[in-house]
Amino acid sequence: MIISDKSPEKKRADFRKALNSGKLLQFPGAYNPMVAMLIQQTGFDGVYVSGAVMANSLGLPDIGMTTLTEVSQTASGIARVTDLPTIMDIDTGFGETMSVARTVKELTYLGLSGCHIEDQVNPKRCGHLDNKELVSISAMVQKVKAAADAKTDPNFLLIARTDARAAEGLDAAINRAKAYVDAGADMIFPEAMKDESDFEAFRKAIDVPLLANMTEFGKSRLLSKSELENLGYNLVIYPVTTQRLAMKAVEDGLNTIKKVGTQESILDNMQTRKRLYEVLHYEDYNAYDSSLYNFNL
Ligand SMILES: C[C@](O)(C(=O)O)[C@H](CC(=O)O)C(=O)O
Ligand SMILES: [Mg+2]
Repeated sequence: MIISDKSPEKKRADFRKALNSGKLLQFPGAYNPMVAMLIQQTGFDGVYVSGAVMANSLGLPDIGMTTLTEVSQTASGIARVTDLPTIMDIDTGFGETMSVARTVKELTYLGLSGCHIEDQVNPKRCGHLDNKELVSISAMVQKVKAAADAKTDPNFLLIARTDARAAEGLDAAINRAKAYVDAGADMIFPEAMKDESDFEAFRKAIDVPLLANMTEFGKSRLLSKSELENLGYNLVIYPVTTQRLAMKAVEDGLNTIKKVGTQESILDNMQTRKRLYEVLHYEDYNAYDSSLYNFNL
């Protein structure tokens, strides 16, 4: 109730164990804390907090305009309601090396279990768009090293993302990933893979765990859990999925009310009051409140 009883240290330690199990971990994106509760109740392994979704929720495109204060508040609000590990997108790190170090320290303190940092220049773009520009390998290596050195919990998972596939080709992307591992990255996120052979090439070349991004309407085909498992991937994110589902339902619903004048015909598309209260454990709050009220010295 209220916040998870599980400490951030324990969440991170259990996350590391799960990663070492060899099983593919599935992390859907949560656009708010209640979605994180649903993700846990549905039986997923962890929660992802997307940079795109946090920007979109503020009415902004995903071009690096959000601040560390905004996203760390949002992500920690999500992380604290679930027993699952929460990993988040820190775009290009919210500044240069020293600021990247600060970002990692703040997120660890706020209860996150890991984050990914990418090698694009700021302003950045969605990884699945064309014409991305990258910083030099050495500039990104410095950021990764700063992030690794800033860890206050060795189990905080530092994920380095490379956006180099489109701009520089597969071999260059793999070379960058290797340099990021040498600089202290615990996991690699190869962004915008063209096909399965790209995913495979990364798996062959890289010794640390790998993250697959199954975002819709992007450059990569939507691979299933078993396909990704067979490719040897360790974690998959569905970053924007819950936001896309909700936004379509919201837009359709608004159109119906505007056209028909009542929401009667779309009640089946809605979470009922009963279901809402179940998700939030409303009954437990009633019980807690009456136990406090009835407490006698
Ligand atoms: C993973 C990602 O960085 C995100 O912010 O969620 C995006 C997702 C998207 O825009 O579909 C990305 O792949 O760049
Ligand atoms: Mg992003």
